[in-house]
Amino acid sequence: MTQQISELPTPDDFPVVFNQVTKQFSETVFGLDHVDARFERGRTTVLLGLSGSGKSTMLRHINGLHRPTSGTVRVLGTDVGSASERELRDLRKQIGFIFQHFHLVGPMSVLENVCSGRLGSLRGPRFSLLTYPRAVKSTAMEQLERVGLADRAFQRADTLSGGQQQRVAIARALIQQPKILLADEPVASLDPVSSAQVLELITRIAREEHLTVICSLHQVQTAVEVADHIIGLQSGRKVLDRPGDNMTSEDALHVYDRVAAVSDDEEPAATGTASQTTPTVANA
Ligand SMILES: Nc1ncnc2c1ncn2[C@@H]1O[C@H](COP(=O)(O)OP(=O)(O)OP(=O)(O)O)[C@@H](O)[C@H]1O
Repeated sequence: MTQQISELPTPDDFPVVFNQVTKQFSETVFGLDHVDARFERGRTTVLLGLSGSGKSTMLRHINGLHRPTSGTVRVLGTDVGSASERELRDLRKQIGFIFQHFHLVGPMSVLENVCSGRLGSLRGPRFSLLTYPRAVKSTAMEQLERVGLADRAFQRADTLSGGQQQRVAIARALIQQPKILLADEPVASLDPVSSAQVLELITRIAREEHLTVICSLHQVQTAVEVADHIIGLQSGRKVLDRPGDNMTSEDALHVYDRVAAVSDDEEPAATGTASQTTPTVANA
């Protein structure tokens, strides 16, 4: 083997690779602008940036909801730009997604919500918990144990707290046995204690399962604490790309520098709220 070949990133080492990716939504609106990025297996990468900087656009390229205008996005070896709809469907089966608002079915039991993560691989509709195969229910219980909610399995999902609901959503994503876990502001609706629990859970599972986790956040201090790697975006351009080790929140706040420079007269955001879209240094 030549040295050159062994140095190429393989889908096994780097399941997600962006190469000069531009996403143009209109003549003047760029979601992403010539972005290069690699996401390593078993590690948690946090995307930072102001509202509108391109974090969700980046996540949506990874599960094939967007295709690049130019450049390439390779996910688990699939070129998202040229993949057929069927290839994208197969790809999505290997990608779990966690949302800010959990997206659980409130009146359904916690266990049934977790089982529903397997719907993509089962034939036909499921009308109740009884119609899921026993093996699926037992795997769902294992996942609930893992997120510390086995004792809530038969409770309605909408009777749980926000942090508990997000842990159910994580169990639902894990039952898919994904290789990649995408999380779009997964703690934006949670209090600081629940946020820390949810992020600790996600990063621990990433290491245990060798999952590639890509997570957008607005809380800078939290990002620095949990991330193995941080990518910062500003108006669709990548302005930061470095390991989280030894990184301070001041380092990470440079992601917002240019914006701060044009709004020097304005009061800086002091603390975070559930729905904020500006950066905060939580717990600082
Ligand atoms: N479907 C779309 N059509 C047109 N413009 C879009 C579309 N999706 C995103 N954009 C634009 O692309 C840019 C990046 O948006 P994106 O949603 O990726 O930002 P974000 O960093 O995820 O923001 P937030 O933190 O608020 O979720 C914004 O200017 C946005 O208005």
